[in-house]
Amino acid sequence: MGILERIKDIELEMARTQKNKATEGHLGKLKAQIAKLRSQLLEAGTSGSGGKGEGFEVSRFGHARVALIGFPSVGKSTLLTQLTGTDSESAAYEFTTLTCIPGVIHYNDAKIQLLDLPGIIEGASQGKGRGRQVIAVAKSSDLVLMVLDATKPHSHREILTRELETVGLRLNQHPPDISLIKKKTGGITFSATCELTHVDERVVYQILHEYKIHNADVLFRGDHTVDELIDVIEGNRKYVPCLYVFNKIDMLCIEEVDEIARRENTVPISCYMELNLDGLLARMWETMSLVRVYTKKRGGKPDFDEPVVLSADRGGTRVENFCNHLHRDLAKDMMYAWVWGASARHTPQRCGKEHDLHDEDVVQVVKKKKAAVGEAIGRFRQGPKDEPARIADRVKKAPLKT
Ligand SMILES: Nc1nc2c(ncn2[C@@H]2O[C@H](COP(=O)(O)OP(=O)(O)OP(=O)(O)O)[C@@H](O)[C@H]2O)c(=O)[nH]1
Ligand SMILES: [K+]
Ligand SMILES: [Mg+2]
Repeated sequence: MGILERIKDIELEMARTQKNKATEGHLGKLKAQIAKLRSQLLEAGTSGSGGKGEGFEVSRFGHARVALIGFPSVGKSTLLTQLTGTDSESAAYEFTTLTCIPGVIHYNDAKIQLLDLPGIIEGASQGKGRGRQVIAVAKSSDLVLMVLDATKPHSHREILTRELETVGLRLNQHPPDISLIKKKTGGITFSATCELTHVDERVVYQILHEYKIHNADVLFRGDHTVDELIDVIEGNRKYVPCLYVFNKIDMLCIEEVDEIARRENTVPISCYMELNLDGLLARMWETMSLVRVYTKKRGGKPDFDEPVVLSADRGGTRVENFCNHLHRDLAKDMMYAWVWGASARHTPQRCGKEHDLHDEDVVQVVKKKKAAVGEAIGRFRQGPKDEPARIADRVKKAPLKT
């Protein structure tokens, strides 16, 4: 009998068993059996033959991607179902979810892809369970929601953070401001623009030596650590913002919830009682700093239905990035843009490609040809002596001139 069938059998037996004091032990044993079988299944997924990580090849969708990471049975699937309406199986035993299940959150006119994932355990980074695959998905995300069970030891947060760190994922950290320029000759030059309290020149040399780097210019622009230097040398680290979501606060007293709510980057919620789910969405939105830009055609009203969504981390928020979202050639064809909104000094402001857009700005792109025609017509209006034939001629030539 296959593992899945054995799990199904045990589930059936659980369903048949009445829940009371006398059967508690028996039910517990059955749950443990399921959990063990499910971990076996997970192990097989990574080490066994043909373990390609079924379901993990979920393609990107929407304006941003958010991954749910956490120990088993903290309520990741329950949360996905609540926030997206996509049904992801949730149950009282561990490793209910075995693959990556995508859902979509519609928020502030943007579409955010939310990914439910199998629970990860200590040792995940060493390949336990589907840990590596799960962490790979986390690395591809714009935001990690680390879901924690508020009734369990809060040290789980640190254990999980360590697992993610081991494989190069840095949560709520900025890339270190260290510049490392490798050279062919000249030895190592080391300098810093501030006082260093964690490393000294000797340590830096030793680390570089370890990596067989003998010629390089190293500049510390911040008081960084050895680990951060190693991150820069390795070069494959991923820096992702993270919110710590403490679920099941319905099981806590108000003082405990209050204490959790005060911590940095932390959001207490209850899926059962639908507590603070709106607050969570607002924090997610804030943390991702997405910028919605509405398009406007000449003489028309802005299109407030479908914004172009830009992100400072992915692509950038300049007018040029906005153009690239609309059409491949638009940035090239653009003469200037009219911008209404928070980023404009006066409205509308005439801006170039470098202008940085803010959330909820409205942009009208004026193309080179159109601008030339407009100018020609303007000149025609000013100078009544101009003959129509000459205007037509000028319009024809105009695109070449600009
Ligand atoms: N008390 C309480 N229980 C909850 C809450 N949310 C989820 N649960 C319960 O927690 C258990 C686990 O929920 P799941 O959604 O399956 O958890 P998961 O993190 O997806 O678990 P795996 O897929 O096994 O990793 C289920 O019995 C849920 O009913 C909550 O807000 N409060
Ligand atoms: K579960
Ligand atoms: Mg689940």
